[in-house]
Amino acid sequence: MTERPFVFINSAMSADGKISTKERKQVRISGRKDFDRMDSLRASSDAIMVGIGTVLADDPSLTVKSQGRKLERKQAGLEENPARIVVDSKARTPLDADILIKGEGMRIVLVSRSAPADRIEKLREKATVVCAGDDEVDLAAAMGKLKAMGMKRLMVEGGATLNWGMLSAGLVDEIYTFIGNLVIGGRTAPTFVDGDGFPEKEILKLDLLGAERMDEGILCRWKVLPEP
Ligand SMILES: NC(=O)C1=CN([C@@H]2O[C@H](COP(=O)(O)OP(=O)(O)OC[C@H]3O[C@@H](n4cnc5c(N)ncnc54)[C@H](OP(=O)(O)O)[C@@H]3O)[C@@H](O)[C@H]2O)C=CC1
Ligand SMILES: Nc1nc(O)c(N)c(N[C@@H]2O[C@H](COP(=O)(O)O)[C@@H](O)[C@H]2O)n1
Repeated sequence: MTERPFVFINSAMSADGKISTKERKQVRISGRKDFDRMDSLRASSDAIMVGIGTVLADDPSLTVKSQGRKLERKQAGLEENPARIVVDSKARTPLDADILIKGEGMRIVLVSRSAPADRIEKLREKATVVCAGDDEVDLAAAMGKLKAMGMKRLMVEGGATLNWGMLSAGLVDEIYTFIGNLVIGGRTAPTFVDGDGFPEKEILKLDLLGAERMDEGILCRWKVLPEP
């Protein structure tokens, strides 16, 4: 088996399991404490990864927000922000995306061999481009490459399709789900995990490591159990 980083997903969902609206518009689901917990997880990671769908919908910066945590990273000889990674088969990441321009730290765009050469060339001016897979990013191969680059602890921040890609490939160790006090609704609104879904016999099982009331919702921490 290829070596890979320790991988965890962090996601905020409504009480009905949605992570944004039917228009894929970002919603504030977490409260102050949960955003701070997320920031602490970011600061403790070597890299933070999102799908291109999230970059195009939300334009996140994925930076560490707390000055104290940024300072602690600096004092430990690290850059203020962990490496920020976009899973982007066709190299569609906009050159002015916040992830590429805000804050210090390494940027990595994971592309596939189907990405146009001119787009790769442009992205190379702002990020390290790593290729894995033919039509879409081969996530298992990508994890091996990230490990070889020194990434030991990887935080995945969605969205729904990338969460499916990582979970269905057996590449996730733990999951944090914050469930907020909202009902978003809508059959087209993304849920925590979309994609094709597991056949009944292969449904993924989790072990509940902890649960606590936070803000106006609940935070659960899960361990992903290996397939029987
Ligand atoms: N509440 C929360 O915690 C969060 C909510 N969100 C929400 O999620 C939504 C975005 O989710 P979604 O649209 O599903 O997009 P994603 O961010 O999950 O990105 C999915 C895209 O990644 C690319 N990709 C490349 N290779 C793979 C692979 N092997 N497996 C999976 N994906 C791959 C594909 O695009 P391509 O083929 O072009 O490479 C795919 O369409 C937004 O509405 C955002 O607001 C996002 C993050 C957190
Ligand atoms: N944990 C969490 N709670 C929410 O309520 C959210 N809407 C999100 N969204 C994620 O945060 C990203 C924004 O990051 P920056 O502030 O730009 O650093 C967004 O893209 C989602 O990944 N998360």
